[in-house]
Amino acid sequence: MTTTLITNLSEAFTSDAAATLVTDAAILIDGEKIAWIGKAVDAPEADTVIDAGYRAALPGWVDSHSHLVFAGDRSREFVARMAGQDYAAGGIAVTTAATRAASDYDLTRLVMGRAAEALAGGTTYLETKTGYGLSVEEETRHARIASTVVDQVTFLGAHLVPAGMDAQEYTDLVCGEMLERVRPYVQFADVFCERGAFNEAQSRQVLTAARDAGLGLRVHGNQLGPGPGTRLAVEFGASSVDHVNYLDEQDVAALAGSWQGWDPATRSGVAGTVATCLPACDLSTRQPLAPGRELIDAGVQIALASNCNPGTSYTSSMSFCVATAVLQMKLSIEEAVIAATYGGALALGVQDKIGTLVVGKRADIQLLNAPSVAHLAYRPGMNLSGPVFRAGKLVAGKLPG
Ligand SMILES: N=CN[C@@H](CCC(=O)O)C(=O)O
Ligand SMILES: [Zn+2]
Repeated sequence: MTTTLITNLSEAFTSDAAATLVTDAAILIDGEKIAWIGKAVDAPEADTVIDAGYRAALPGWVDSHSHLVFAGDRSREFVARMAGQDYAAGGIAVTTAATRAASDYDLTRLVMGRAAEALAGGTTYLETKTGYGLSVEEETRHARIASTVVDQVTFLGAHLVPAGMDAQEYTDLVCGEMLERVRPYVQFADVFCERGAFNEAQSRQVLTAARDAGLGLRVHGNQLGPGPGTRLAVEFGASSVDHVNYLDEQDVAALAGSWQGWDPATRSGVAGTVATCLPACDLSTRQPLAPGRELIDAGVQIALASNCNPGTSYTSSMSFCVATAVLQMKLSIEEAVIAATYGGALALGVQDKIGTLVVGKRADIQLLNAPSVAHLAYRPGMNLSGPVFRAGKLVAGKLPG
């Protein structure tokens, strides 16, 4: 196996449980994995040495919530929203029509282009959802295409009831033939449990069918108003509930309760339901920001994700989400980076493999064109993305020098 030493790092933020920051650091990569991390002066010899030019290093972003399988444009809807119109789930139908019309080739290229943008921004592990097909053939096609590009695919047939179909008839289809056909391509299932989308009974039906099919579960919950989504997610032992903008005390207590068997100091025990906050979406829909600070203080593990999609959040910039979480949601820079790396990995169930700069983990490492991770929030909106390594290989950006 060849070894590579990345040295002359101003700092390496590990995202481990102690939020360890190694200054004047170096990282040794052996094949696909991190073999050593510590002070540069103590670094072991390596086959290849990369001088990082006093840049900061951190784990690649783990984006645990996106909707990249789409065609068409909804900028007019966005403009109308900025002029005062409310966001409504019905906009999904506009994207569904455009996406159904796209060929496999075009759709694959669109998804690949978006994944490449995310990678260039430091995202080294990416989940995406179906949900703009809304028929057996289209959902299956979108799941298949997504599975050729991203790391994990979530089935979101329960995104919107298509026009002309009865809600119960469609829910039965999602839970029956559609689930069976997408099953080979997906790891998780999700339901948009919200007014204008799927009600509690229908959401229960979807979660039950998906669980019986052996899929991991997630819920889009409490995005547009109070509702049962978060409590349902906890009840079903879902890996995450995403959005969480409108939580009451009982919702927060339910989420906190789900983490009672978890030891945050050792990051071991029984994982609960991760609350995934989507700050770019909250800004783009002018919803109140998810209460990330309160959730952390209540003992809930949170993730930050982009929710990149054409309706509510057309950005895959995890750096933007981190900056917003720090500047607006009152997270510390360390909490925000952990939520966007380890937190995402936890939501996707891959925290043993990725999300931290720890010996034995996959060498998914991003360098910033800045001397500290604090610059992510200190210089909001600036493109600080430097070289990106995935499984030990340079996959985006240029090496310094
Ligand atoms: N909330 C549901 N689904 C997406 C938006 C979908 C759309 O409007 O196209 C979201 O996560 O925000
Ligand atoms: Zn979403």
